[in-house]
Amino acid sequence: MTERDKPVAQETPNRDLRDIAAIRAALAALPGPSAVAEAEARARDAVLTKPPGALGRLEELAVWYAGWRDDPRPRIELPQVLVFAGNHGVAARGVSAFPAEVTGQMVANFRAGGAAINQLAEMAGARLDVHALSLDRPTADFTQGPAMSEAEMVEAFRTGWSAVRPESDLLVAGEMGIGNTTSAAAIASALLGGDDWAGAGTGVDAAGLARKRETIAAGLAANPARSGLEVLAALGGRELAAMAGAIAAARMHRIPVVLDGFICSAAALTLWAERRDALDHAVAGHLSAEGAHGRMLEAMGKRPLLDLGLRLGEGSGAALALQILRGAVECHSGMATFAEAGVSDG
Ligand SMILES: O=C(O)c1ccc[n+]([C@@H]2O[C@H](COP(=O)([O-])O)[C@@H](O)[C@H]2O)c1
Ligand SMILES: Cc1cc2nc[nH]c2cc1C
Repeated sequence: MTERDKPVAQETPNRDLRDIAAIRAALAALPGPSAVAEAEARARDAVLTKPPGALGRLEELAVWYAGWRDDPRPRIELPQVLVFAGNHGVAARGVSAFPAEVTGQMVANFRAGGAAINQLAEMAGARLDVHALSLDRPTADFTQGPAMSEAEMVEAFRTGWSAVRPESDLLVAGEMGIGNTTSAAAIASALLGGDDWAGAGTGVDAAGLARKRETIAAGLAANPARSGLEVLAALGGRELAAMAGAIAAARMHRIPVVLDGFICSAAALTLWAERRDALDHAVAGHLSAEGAHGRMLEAMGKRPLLDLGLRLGEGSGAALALQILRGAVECHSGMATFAEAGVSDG
């Protein structure tokens, strides 16, 4: 970051995030991109050795990244992948193809290096940090009342907020939580309306899908729709609240974010519902195979970078998309200009 264009916003320490009102105040104080760095990056893009626009969407991605980093010629050198894990009360309602124990078992697998995200993070040269959030204390069954109290949601949000390393230059937010596509679909329904947000998740059969739909309908009836953060507490899970906290904290540190699939996007949606520009520092990494993901991204005005039929979570699609973004930034910052290379500019 250069001295000429330091963010004016104050950083909010974790200890100040006492309740939803304090989180809201922190969201209101988040910085925007640097218009100066953006303009300088756009000017540089115009003189690079390529026909104007020939790098397509990579060009806008590079300018966007430059603006958020406040650096017209940035690099992606210290990417961070965060995986948050949580257990869900609604998992006991038969809404997943897998038992709830798999959440903890997969955390052990992440720590041993055996999951897909371990391979993809390593390939991307990214640091991977795994946070298991009170796995022995699943959230409450949201068909009976809120999944989390305000205090529980805030605690998880703060964990995510503090998990972001300020020196990172890109963040991938990922998750693991059996039952969490039910939670994500319920959040989408509460914030965007409609009752068609449930999908196959880990691969439920028709009966499982029917149970999922019933669970979501009962959850909405038991938890009248409110603001984004209130919906996050009522229908979310600890890993979703932590992802929301991490996505918000990344912006405080001017770290651009690559969103992952359906659950990560639902966590992001709760911030978007609080503040329509809350995700301006985030790009959608991929389009999940979970059927309703596209509609959720459209509602937030996000166009995914990849469409590979992934439905894994763990930050996997976002870690792959990180490489596309890095391609954009490397071309932008590494290429010669027409003058430098002695190439005629037409
Ligand atoms: O990221 C996605 O779009 C995605 C789509 C379907 C399933 N998942 C993963 O599968 C788990 C949730 O699925 P389920 O069926 O238990 O609700 C959770 O651990 C997610 O990471 C993830
Ligand atoms: C095995 C397994 C791995 C996962 N990774 C993210 N969600 C998952 C769900 C299951 C079931």
